[in-house]
Amino acid sequence: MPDSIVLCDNLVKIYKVADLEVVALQGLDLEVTAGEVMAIVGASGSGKSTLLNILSGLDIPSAGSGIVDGNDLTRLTQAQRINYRRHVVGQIWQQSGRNLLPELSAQANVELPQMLSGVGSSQRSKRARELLELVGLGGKELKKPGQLSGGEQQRTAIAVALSNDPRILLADEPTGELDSTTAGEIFSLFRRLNSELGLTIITVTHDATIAAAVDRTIAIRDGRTSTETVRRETMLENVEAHMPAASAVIGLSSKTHRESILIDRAGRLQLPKEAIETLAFNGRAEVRIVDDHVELWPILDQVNGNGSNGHGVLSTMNGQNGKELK
Ligand SMILES: Nc1ncnc2c1ncn2[C@@H]1O[C@H](COP(=O)(O)OP(=O)(O)OP(=O)(O)O)[C@@H](O)[C@H]1O
Repeated sequence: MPDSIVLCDNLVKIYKVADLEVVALQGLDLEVTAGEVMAIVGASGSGKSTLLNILSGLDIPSAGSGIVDGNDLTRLTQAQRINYRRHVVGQIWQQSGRNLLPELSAQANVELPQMLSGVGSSQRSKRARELLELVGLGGKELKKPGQLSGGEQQRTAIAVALSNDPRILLADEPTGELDSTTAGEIFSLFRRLNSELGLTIITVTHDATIAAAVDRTIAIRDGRTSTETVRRETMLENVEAHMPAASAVIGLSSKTHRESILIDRAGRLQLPKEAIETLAFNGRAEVRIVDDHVELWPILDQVNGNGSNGHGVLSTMNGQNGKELK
């Protein structure tokens, strides 16, 4: 993949609680291209926040490797880690109380990370005003978080996260406490920041419709990457149906309908739930190796005689970018 900004290989995170060991990540692989907007989904406890906290430099991997924008996350010194957290990544959380200091105005909140980085007063004040304008909060600089709506608080948090001009924005359930319209507006802001600033955005979300609005979705299961989905037409239709306003601002296009899944070293792959349901795979599949690709066919009962149906084929292609499911 050209110009990858995040490269995690076999990432492991083990938390020790008293005598117990909790394996939060067990060999996770992830590659993110600079300028991508991607979502991480997965059941509660699957390791999403752990991954984000490692990428943000808050947590240190127990094993494996993690390189972000040339920084080796396993080897940063304390001083390098502080510098990394200030200048390479910006982070926002679901709860605005974790993002903003309630006693400070929006302007002062956005100035704070710059102040800690030693930026002079007039320069940081100018940048804070520009950032608040960029996120749509021009005129609300002096409001304190309690005087702003939930969506406005998250916009302020985004401005705070961008204060020191990071290359990557990491967002952990940024819309979890917002209604769907406001959530759509936050994602349209993500899209705008991505296209205007070239910002790479990695967001954890539970919301399937939101996940469909990004370039790529990675599903984590039991601390490992299980499936990977590139934006598809059906998912876009879903967003358009449920969030028409949001999809209009996000500027969704229906051009990409590619889906790729991961194949582990032993050759095991996990089909998307949708494919299993649509093509009625009942626990078994017929595999046909045809020249440069592999076809998977549902095995029907013997009534049809030939053992396969002609309703659709799911094939793994050996294309330019490696194996793809189409
Ligand atoms: N600081 C910690 N100490 C001990 N165990 C932890 C710690 N942080 C996470 N874990 C455990 O690691 C596993 C993964 O947790 P994580 O918070 O990354 O999952 P998640 O996918 O973000 O879940 P959720 O969607 O509920 O936020 C869980 O079993 C969790 O209990």
